[in-house]
Amino acid sequence: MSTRQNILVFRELPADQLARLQAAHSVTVADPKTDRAAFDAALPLAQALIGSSFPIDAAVLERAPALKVISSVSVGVDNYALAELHRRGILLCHTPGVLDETVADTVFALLMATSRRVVELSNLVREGRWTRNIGEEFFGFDVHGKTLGLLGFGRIGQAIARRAALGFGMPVRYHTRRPVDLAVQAPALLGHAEHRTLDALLAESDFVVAMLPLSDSTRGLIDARLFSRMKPGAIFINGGRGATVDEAALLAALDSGQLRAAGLDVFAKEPLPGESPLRTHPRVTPLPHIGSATHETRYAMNRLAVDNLLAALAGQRPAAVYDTAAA
Ligand SMILES: NC(=O)C1=CN([C@@H]2O[C@H](COP(=O)(O)OP(=O)(O)OC[C@H]3O[C@@H](n4cnc5c(N)ncnc54)[C@H](O)[C@@H]3O)[C@@H](O)[C@H]2O)C=CC1
Ligand SMILES: O=C(O)C(=O)CO
Repeated sequence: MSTRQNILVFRELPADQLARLQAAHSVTVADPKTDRAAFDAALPLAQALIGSSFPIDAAVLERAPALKVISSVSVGVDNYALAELHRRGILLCHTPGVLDETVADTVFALLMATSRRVVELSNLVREGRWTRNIGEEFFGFDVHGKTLGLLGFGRIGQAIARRAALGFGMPVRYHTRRPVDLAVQAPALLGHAEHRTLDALLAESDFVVAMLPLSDSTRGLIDARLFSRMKPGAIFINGGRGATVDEAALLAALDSGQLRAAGLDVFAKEPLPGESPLRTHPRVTPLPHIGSATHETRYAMNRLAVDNLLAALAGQRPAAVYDTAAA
């Protein structure tokens, strides 16, 4: 690619990272969620896009004939029309790795909050309802020593497994198509994590944690059948993508008592609609998709996304390219 390129920034970037782009290229900032007209106006000349949380679908690509590269400020790539990007030869970069530990912390916060009823009991204090010693009706469920089942044993899944196994003495079970060679890929988990078939994992786990990407193979994967296979009284946590879960089936599993509780950072529709029963269900701890939302990690994601984009525009191989051919 030649020297100054047209970059369309479709989500706010830290000022210093925006300045890095502006120093070398012509930059338009237009968030389609707040100024769709400006975004649409910039698309036809855009050679590069950087941002997140907005679907870059086939219709958007159709209006961006000059586009060569997209740099997503996210590790998940479900907002992008992957096959269409591949067909058009558009490079897709993302931000794996820099958010693993932070997202794993968030998932663990949900594990602790659901099992020890942290939000519910904190509200009891705040609302002046703590009038006597807490009795059995408010007791929780131990985390340490319990079995953790992971659906999604990639970068973030393994960071969750390390916390569980090494910090909380939890046996870890994971489900992947083929067992992972722990000695090579996750040596810290050797002797702590074991592969299981899906049904065996569900039957054995006190906590089932989903840390799956959203794809054709995972959309709606966690359905009524899977909830019915879980250990009665299990806790379900979703830190991956909302649409991997059938939310009606999740509610039914909570209401029947099959599930003790659920901790959810992600939902099929975000922001969670006001009328969703998941918003106020007494045994659901909902979070507003904050897995990676710390100052340090969001900054690292933005910096990596800008690094990726600048490398691509300089004709170099970016650090984190997503393989759209495999999609
Ligand atoms: N809540 C949040 O704020 C965040 C959510 N995420 C979500 O978490 C996802 C995972 O991120 P990483 O761990 O970095 O990805 P990764 O690519 O390292 O791991 C994903 C794992 O899921 C497995 N997988 C894919 N399809 C499967 C299926 N059908 N059955 C069983 N396993 C399957 C893959 O084999 C892989 O091990 C992201 O794609 C994103 O959607 C990521 C970051 C923050
Ligand atoms: O990176 C992602 O995929 C997220 O969901 C937010 O960090």
